[in-house]
Amino acid sequence: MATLVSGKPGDASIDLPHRRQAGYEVSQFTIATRESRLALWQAEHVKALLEQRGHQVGLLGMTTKGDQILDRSLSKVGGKGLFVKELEVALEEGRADLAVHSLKDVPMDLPEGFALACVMEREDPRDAFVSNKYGKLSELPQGAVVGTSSLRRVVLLRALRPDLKIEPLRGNLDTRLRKLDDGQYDAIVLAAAGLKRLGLGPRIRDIFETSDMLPAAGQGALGIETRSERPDVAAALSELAHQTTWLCVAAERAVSRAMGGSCSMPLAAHATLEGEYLQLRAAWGDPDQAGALVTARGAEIVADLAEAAKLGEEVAAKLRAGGAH
Ligand SMILES: NCc1[nH]cc(CCC(=O)O)c1CC(=O)O
Repeated sequence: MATLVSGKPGDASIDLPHRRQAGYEVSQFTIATRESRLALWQAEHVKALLEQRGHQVGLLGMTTKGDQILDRSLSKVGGKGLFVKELEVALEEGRADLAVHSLKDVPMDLPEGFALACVMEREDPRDAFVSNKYGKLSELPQGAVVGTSSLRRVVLLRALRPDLKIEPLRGNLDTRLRKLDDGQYDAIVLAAAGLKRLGLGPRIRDIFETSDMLPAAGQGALGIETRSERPDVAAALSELAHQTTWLCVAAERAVSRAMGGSCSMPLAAHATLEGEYLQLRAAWGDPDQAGALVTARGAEIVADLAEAAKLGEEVAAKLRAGGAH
């Protein structure tokens, strides 16, 4: 028996009861996912990682309200939480066991009974400049039209280039790129992570330094949500977690939470681990006052998620002291 249970996960010759005895809990999971190309890529990515560990994994694709509402700015119709609600219903009804999200789109506080069970290693957290005519922001002529619907990108772009005409841009990545290709914009700004995941890296003409365009809390990281009463799922997911990313996003999300919790605020928060120190920078811009940016930073040696969140709260307090509201 001992030789059997020490086999590699995924080895079909090992039957499940032996693995359970050895602490090798192998299960069958269903992942609830949106059906955009990016969401499916992310769900397939997690599926493959779980399968490598011997689990059997299926996908449950669904269209969310956020996917259906393409004509209005999301911040006006209820925020990005619209992307996660239907997936949570599937978890609640037991039709799925986990939901994979872009962490940037996950509300700061999950509804009662749900937990963020895993944060995975972050892709490039930066924003990308995409254009068919210009190589970078500084090459854009006076008054050029730039597409984005993110309030954060609007206030940061205004601070860099007050002359630009910023126009709304909604839809999934393919839709946004098509609108650029149709000639509606001189350039658009998108998260580098999404483009790279979909093999669209060649569309990126320039990547903004975080000092110019501070990323959104959680940008580039994947978060996995489960029902809180599913320690079996959490245990299987613990192997996919990336501790440094988790510490960073805990600090970033704490800034957001302390500033009101909505993910459609004109707020940026970005943390990195520099040696022993968790370095956190945040920026807040008044959407009604062109160019008015409040920035704050902090650094601490943190031992756990709670200490990372405390750093986030301190930086949020500095933002507020500087006039952010
Ligand atoms: N709000 C949309 C969204 N949510 C997650 C990503 C992809 C990048 C990521 O994982 O942060 C994007 C696209 C974008 O902002 O350009």
